[in-house]
Amino acid sequence: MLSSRTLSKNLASVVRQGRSLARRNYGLPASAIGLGTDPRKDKNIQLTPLRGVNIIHDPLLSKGTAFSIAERERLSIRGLVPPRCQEMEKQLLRIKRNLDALETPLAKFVFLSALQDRNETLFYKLLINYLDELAGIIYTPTVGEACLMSHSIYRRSRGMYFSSQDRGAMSAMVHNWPHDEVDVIVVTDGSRVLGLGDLGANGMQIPIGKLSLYVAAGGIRPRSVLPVVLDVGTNNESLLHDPLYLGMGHPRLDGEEYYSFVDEWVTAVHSRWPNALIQFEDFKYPHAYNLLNKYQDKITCFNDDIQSTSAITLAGILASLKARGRSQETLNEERIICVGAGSAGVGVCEGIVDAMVAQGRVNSRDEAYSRIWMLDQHGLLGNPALNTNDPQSIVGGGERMSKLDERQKCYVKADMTDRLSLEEVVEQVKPTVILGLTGVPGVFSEKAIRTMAKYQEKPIVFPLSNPDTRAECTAEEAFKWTDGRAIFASGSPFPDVNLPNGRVGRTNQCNNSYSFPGLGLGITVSRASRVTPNMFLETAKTIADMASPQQLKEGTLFPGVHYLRDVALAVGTRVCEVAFEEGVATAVLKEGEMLSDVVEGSMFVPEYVPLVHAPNAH
Ligand SMILES: NC(=O)C1=CN([C@@H]2O[C@H](COP(=O)(O)OP(=O)(O)OC[C@H]3O[C@@H](n4cnc5c(N)ncnc54)[C@H](OP(=O)(O)O)[C@@H]3O)[C@@H](O)[C@H]2O)C=CC1
Ligand SMILES: CC(=O)C(=O)O
Ligand SMILES: [Mg+2]
Repeated sequence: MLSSRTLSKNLASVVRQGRSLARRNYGLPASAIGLGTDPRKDKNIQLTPLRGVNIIHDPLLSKGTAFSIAERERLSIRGLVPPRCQEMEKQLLRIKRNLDALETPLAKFVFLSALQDRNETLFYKLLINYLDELAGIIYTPTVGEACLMSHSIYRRSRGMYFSSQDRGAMSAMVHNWPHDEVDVIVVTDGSRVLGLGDLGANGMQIPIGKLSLYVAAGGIRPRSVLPVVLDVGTNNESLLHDPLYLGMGHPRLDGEEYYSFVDEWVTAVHSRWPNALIQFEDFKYPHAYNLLNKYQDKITCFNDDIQSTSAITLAGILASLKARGRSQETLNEERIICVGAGSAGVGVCEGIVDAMVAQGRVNSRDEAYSRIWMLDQHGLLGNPALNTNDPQSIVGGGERMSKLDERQKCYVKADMTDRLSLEEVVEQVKPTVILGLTGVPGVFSEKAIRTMAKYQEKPIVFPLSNPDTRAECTAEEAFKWTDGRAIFASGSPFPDVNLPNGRVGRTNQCNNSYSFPGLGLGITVSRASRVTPNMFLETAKTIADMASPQQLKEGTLFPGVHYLRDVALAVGTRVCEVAFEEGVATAVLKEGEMLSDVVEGSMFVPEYVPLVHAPNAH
């Protein structure tokens, strides 16, 4: 049993420890934690059954030009690579120069994918070294463009596809994957890719990008991640008619057919990798919620858009309270407008409600719901019976109400007219916070934001939709319309804004990339059997406390993207603690082992290790 003494709660020290990671070599794989030392997993060497060109062409083993002379001899690759051994620093120099010479983000994306397919160690070294510059290429916003173009830029397969033609075969297919150890699976059905809609099998770039961050920031090992697309067809007409499209050319399965398809897949992966964490990603509403409800108590899984988005958004609001000189305990006094009533909007608001309830300053869950005003594409979720001047609207509103599900109905305001426009709601509610989770650019109108700024000294403006072309407003607009007073966070990165008064309007990226890598790290290291609501709440609280008072004063809410690895270590440690506290951890810690050390020690660090040929290794 883990004693509370061994649980490090000092986040500052966790962050400091994170910085020391760069000095480390490979850590123990997470699966070996507490299970004794496995000689096959000596962190100083890597055994491989491969030799010759098979090593050179294996992205997990290849070192390109960096194989030592002794290794070339041992592995039968003498003469198969240029004669000079070049260490990683030189390789990085060459790669970075080539990358910098490329003009468009998409060209950089293709270049980086090719590097990942050749040499993952070098890819991750580059990614970690230049995380703030490259996250925007392998992740949002450029990954959005890559999804749109995926069938045109396709070079080589990565991950696994399970399609409608694979029904009945999935339990056999999972054994086609070459690795026995899989720690994290990110799966999408491509039905709502960022704010770009249904992109079918093109959505594969999303799990790949998420898992690249799992490795670079969360320290999960590259060989134990698995990106997956469930190709149940697409309703995207232009893809259906595109001869280059690589997915199934039929409309989406739905209803019982859809759910039994997903069930076959879940059963298959769970039977091969029972401990793997499954992250559901970019599933359309209400499938996203239905799948989460179906599986969250059965396997180790969570929905990124619903739950980890909620963690980072709550972190942003809590940090903004501090930035406004208020206690985080006053969350219940906020007035929050959420534009968007889908997976992310409802998920984020549920997280806020959970936090208000946990703080104990509301008398009921209903009181917490009353602090949040939600809009969908028709406007406010209000009371159709109050639309007295417009009988049409009463009927339409009634229809809409009947389509809302139980989760959405919690936010309906009985005392306000249904379908009020955003501008009207802002005028009536005088919100402190406005969240955008619609995937629709321009939804935060100038009038709405200016009205909000009339009543708030520091309006909290979070256009969270991705990619940047789908943001509800730009950073420049937010600062312009609030005379530079906004505290701004967006889903995709926006540059800081130079204000007319000479000050700088600081932008923040409020994206689940701040939460899921650490969640995955903590869940993996603790071998948590379930993902619990508290893990998300604690993730939010951990991140909310990471910015310094000076940063908060300037409007910075989170450490920059460059520090995603430090954030993941702090979150991972806390999530691991929660797993032990709540009794869902199945890993066994050795007596006296510090949890933060175990978490840090498990994190993958991209360095070349000597390769040794061993015919029976796997
Ligand atoms: N920053 C982050 O970390 C994350 C950001 N997101 C972003 O959130 C966005 C939404 O995702 P998700 O919730 O899954 O998508 P959904 O499709 O489930 O929900 C979209 C919601 O937006 C509403 N909407 C559409 N147009 C308008 C409009 N003009 N005015 C008001 N509401 C509108 C829809 O209303 P209706 O139901 O009436 O159609 C629906 O309720 C995406 O762009 C995604 O990139 C998602 C996850 C994480
Ligand atoms: C960030 C993310 O998960 C999304 O936009 O869907
Ligand atoms: Mg997503």
